[in-house]
Amino acid sequence: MTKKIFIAGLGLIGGSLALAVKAGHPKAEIIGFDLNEKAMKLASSLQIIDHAADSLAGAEEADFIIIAAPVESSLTVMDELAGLSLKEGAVITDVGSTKQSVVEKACVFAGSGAIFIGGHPMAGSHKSGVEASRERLFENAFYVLTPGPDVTDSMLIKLQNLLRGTKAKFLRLEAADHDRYAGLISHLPHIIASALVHEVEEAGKEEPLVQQLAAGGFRDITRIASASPTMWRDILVHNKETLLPMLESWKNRLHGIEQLLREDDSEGIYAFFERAKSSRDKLPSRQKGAMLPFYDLFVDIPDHPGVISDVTGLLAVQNISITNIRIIEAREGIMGVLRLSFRSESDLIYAKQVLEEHMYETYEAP
Ligand SMILES: NC(=O)c1ccc[n+]([C@@H]2O[C@H](COP(=O)([O-])OP(=O)(O)OC[C@H]3O[C@@H](n4cnc5c(N)ncnc54)[C@H](O)[C@@H]3O)[C@@H](O)[C@H]2O)c1
Ligand SMILES: O=C(O)C(=O)C[C@]1(C(=O)O)C=C[C@@H](O)C=C1
Repeated sequence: MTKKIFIAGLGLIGGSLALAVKAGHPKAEIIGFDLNEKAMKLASSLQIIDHAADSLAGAEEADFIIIAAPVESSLTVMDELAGLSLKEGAVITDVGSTKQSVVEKACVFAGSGAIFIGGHPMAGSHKSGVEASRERLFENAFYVLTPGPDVTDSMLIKLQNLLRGTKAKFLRLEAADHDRYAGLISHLPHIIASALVHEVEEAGKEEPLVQQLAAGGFRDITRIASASPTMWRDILVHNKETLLPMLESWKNRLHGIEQLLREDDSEGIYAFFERAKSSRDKLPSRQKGAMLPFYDLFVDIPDHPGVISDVTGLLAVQNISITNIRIIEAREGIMGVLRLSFRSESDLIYAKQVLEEHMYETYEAP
């Protein structure tokens, strides 16, 4: 029998999940709903969903319901769904970046015959909207599930089976643990990246050249600041208790480096960077998601015209897609470095082989 999947919220994550679910279950019928009509029309015309629903009531016929809106709106959607006659045994999940308040809200489904399992696919992008959706967005990423005590193993397996097309790695966590971990490796960095952009913007008012000079390092560390302010407002509001002590600890860390500098403690400054480098270098480099969203390959390129089109052309002939490309260093007369990002490890390995066969020197991220 054809399973019906209802997705509320057709943005980057709702759209990407729709594509991944379809890849894993080509016969599934995907029904989409979004408050924003433009998003719904786009999802239909891009064939990301099979049908658009007029309202959340479309969820009444669904076997699975995926809520993919910003966290605050997801809570509203949960309240509204609880007022409908959902199918007996329907599995409801969300994708919110915080889990505690969502899991607490799940009590609205008590006695409804439907079951709620919190979820968070830990991969994404600074882009938002259905047009940025990608079937393979979650490949190899961690997909956290936070089932409550009423969720049986077979219900959990049912949901994991629905989501198998994501090719993600499922990880079961308590909601509070999830929020602490995500606070540290995702939410705090997001605040810092955005604050850094403010810092440079302020300075740029006096010295406009500053922003124009903003290059590699600044762009790398602040890419995420281009993400949706609505989504991030909700994340901060719903992870406030975790984030406040983290911000305090962060201020102390900045104070620590400030002291080292004041005291001209060059050994201490070296140790500060040495410890960071050694820890950063040990991060799993092939792991997608919270830590490293891309498979990166670095290519040494000589400084002569046409070299970039040669590299991209060699890969295009072999049908290898590049998801991102950046010239990291290119000065007249010296070798440059090209950073190529791929969707998957297999693409990266194949690209490396192709380029090395054509005498390019390549190396992977440490
Ligand atoms: N962007 C990421 O990197 C990422 C990664 C993992 C999880 N998440 C989580 O996924 C959720 C969605 O994020 P996104 O990046 O897809 O955002 P998005 O802005 O691309 O899409 C959100 C969509 O939800 C719709 N929406 C809002 N309120 C709604 C409602 N009441 N009913 C129906 N639709 C509604 C919006 O119109 C929009 O189209 C958020 O909770 C976010 O925390 C995001
Ligand atoms: O890669 C990015 O652009 C992201 O910010 C993705 C990211 C993250 O912090 O890793 C952002 C929030 C989501 O909850 C999950 C993933």
